[in-house]
Amino acid sequence: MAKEAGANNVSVKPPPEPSPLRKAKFFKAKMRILVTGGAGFIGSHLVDKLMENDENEVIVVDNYFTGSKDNLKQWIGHPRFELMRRDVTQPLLVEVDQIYHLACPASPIFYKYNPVKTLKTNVIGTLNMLGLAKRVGARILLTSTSEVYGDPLVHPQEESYWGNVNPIGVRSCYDEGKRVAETLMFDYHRQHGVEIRIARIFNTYGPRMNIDDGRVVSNFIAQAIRDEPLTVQLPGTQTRSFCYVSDMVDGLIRLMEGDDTGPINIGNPGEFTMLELAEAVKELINPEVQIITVENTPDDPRQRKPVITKAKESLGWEPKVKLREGIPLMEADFRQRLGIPGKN
Ligand SMILES: NC(=O)c1ccc[n+]([C@@H]2O[C@H](COP(=O)([O-])OP(=O)(O)OC[C@H]3O[C@@H](n4cnc5c(N)ncnc54)[C@H](O)[C@@H]3O)[C@@H](O)[C@H]2O)c1
Ligand SMILES: O=C(O)[C@H]1O[C@H](OP(=O)(O)OP(=O)(O)OC[C@H]2O[C@@H](n3ccc(=O)[nH]c3=O)[C@H](O)[C@@H]2O)[C@H](O)[C@@H](O)[C@@H]1O
Repeated sequence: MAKEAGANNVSVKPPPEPSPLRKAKFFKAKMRILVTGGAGFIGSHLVDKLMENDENEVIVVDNYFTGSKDNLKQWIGHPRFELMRRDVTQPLLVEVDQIYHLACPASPIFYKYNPVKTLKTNVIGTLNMLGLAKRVGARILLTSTSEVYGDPLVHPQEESYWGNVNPIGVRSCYDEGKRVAETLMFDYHRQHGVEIRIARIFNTYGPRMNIDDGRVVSNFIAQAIRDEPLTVQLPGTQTRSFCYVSDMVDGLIRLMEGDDTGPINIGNPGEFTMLELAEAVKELINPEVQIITVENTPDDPRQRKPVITKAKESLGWEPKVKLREGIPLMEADFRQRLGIPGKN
């Protein structure tokens, strides 16, 4: 039956039915799930959660640009798990029911390293994953970002805000790349009836972040443990809202399983200046450590805080872990990986 799709009123065929194998009586795995970028920070925590369910098979696709096999070592060899070294800018043929599309470098240092590649990953990579979703009838979730709001002129940010993004700046490869990825998602939804979900993720932190990732929480925690000065980039009054990774994974799975296409903000509304964050890390990890100010990079957003009413109402989701609870959990992981035990 033809289906009305979205604002353009395009008549489209419904997506194909999932493979008959899914409905077979003695086939145990009910859901085959692709996680692109699954060897990265959020992706590997998501894989852990998905693998807890015996009815899920999980396929990870990653090019290891910022991710690592080490993050998935607990699953390598497991009969319900498969790891593929692939780049999402190349077409992919796999038979899956759901796609969590995370592949994209997330730390500004890494996404600015090869900006053209970052754009290709966001545009061609998302196009390829949407083509796959269309062919096999899979539901696809994109991990978009609060950076689609740019340097926001509206505070806090709700999903209806269109943002304030510099289209030609050094962050644009990521910000505009994700904005195009969101556009592609909605056009495949309206034009081809693909089932889409869009999460706008706000700054997420936790164990397994790269120690040299360059993002602020990982920098401050590694610096405090190594007894090196905490580098607050000027002016230090810029704000961010930090979400612990287990809360993030819970939100992403609820979004995938629910009925709302999004975009939905998923983040913790607790807002801190970078100076406040440095003070908290100093107090919790190393009260003797120095805090210094250093130059900032261009176009750094001055404020960022999510409105999460939609996530609460539509997904029944809100974050549980406060920043002061999450920092010690991350400290323990960083100390173990750095080989620097705590003093007590
Ligand atoms: N962590 C955050 O605060 C945050 C905030 C907003 C949005 N996000 C989004 O969430 C996703 C995951 O972020 P993360 O923090 O885990 O970052 P991450 O860098 O740890 O993970 C990204 C993963 O994608 C892989 N990858 C990159 N380019 C690829 C390509 N072309 N083909 C295949 N794999 C590729 C990397 O190797 C890595 O494993 C990203 O899409 C990011 O934009 C993260
Ligand atoms: O949540 C988001 O939507 C985005 O947030 C981050 O981007 P950003 O907030 O710039 O992340 P950081 O590099 O951690 O910077 C946060 C703030 O800390 C400051 N900072 C960073 C590093 C440092 O050593 N010191 C420091 O003060 C920066 O100037 C910035 O104001 C992520 O890296 C993006 O992938 C993600 O999409």
